[in-house]
Amino acid sequence: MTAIELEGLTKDYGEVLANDGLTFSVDTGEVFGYLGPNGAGKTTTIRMLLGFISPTAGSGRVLGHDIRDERALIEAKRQIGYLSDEPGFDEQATGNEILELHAAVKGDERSDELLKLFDPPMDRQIREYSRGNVQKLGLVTTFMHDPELVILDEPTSGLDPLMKQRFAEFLRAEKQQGVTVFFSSHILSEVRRLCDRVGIIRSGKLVTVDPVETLLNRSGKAVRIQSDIPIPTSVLEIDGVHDLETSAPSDAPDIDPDSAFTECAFTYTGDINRLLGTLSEYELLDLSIEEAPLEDVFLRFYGDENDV
Ligand SMILES: Nc1ncnc2c1ncn2[C@@H]1O[C@H](COP(=O)(O)OP(=O)(O)OP(=O)(O)O)[C@@H](O)[C@H]1O
Repeated sequence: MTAIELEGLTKDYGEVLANDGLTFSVDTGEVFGYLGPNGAGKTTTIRMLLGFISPTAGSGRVLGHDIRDERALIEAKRQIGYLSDEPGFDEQATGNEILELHAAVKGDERSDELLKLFDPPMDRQIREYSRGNVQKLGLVTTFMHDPELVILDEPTSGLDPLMKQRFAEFLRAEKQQGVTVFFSSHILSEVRRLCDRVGIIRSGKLVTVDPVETLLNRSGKAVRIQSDIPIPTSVLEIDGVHDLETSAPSDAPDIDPDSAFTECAFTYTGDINRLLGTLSEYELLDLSIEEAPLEDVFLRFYGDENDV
């Protein structure tokens, strides 16, 4: 079954075409990452899916309900959890009061369990909350009525690394229970850990929808190598090495960095074991292999912004 369906969904703000004919769907039980740089149009899509703003053109269905049908959407929202990118809780209220309000509106099946997990300071007023605490309370209110679909707009923003990890584990367990998750992010590594499929949006247009493995295979790694003894550059003439930059120490003018290097950086899209096998013959000072930045992924595989 399909949890979310978009057909040519468009939002034109006049000055900005924030969503331009978006067509894709999210299956029931799937964790779908909605990935794009700042201003790409992610929040606009989410706000249309929830009926907060109306589309200029196109249509959409959430849990089978038409997003332009206000009454149908109210019905659907009993089964939906939503976390805004800026949860706007009443500043004067305490965490407990916010929780009571949400419980009265949509029910409370599991706040005890969620409070243990995310632990926001419930006795304090929201105006005393840090950004991270607002986010933790937001997670509790999003999941407390045990929704079958959750729509999360940048859910980890403000969370510290430990809490991010806890949230990732929680989301995996929710998936095991059959919950459908649609979440936006501009962080590739976050999407990589959690999602089945990823939709990429840029400048309002859907660039691609791919299984997460496809995206990762295409995105590559940022590799940096340092060595005391010059390494022949020809060693890196293997499949998957791109944008190689090499340098030799400034106090060794006889070494041509085109033929040997003591430092280098490149993007690698090949088999990581092959690279490590090649490098194992050399004594390295340092080696770092990191996720390629999202902007590099866009540039490498989806062309310049003006091409879209
Ligand atoms: N109410 C509005 N009126 C006019 N333009 C808007 C409005 N809301 C958003 N925009 C513009 O629409 C574009 C998409 O914004 P949106 O907030 O959907 O992007 P986003 O991908 O969620 O960005 P971020 O990751 O920074 O939250 C941006 O250029 C933004 O400035």
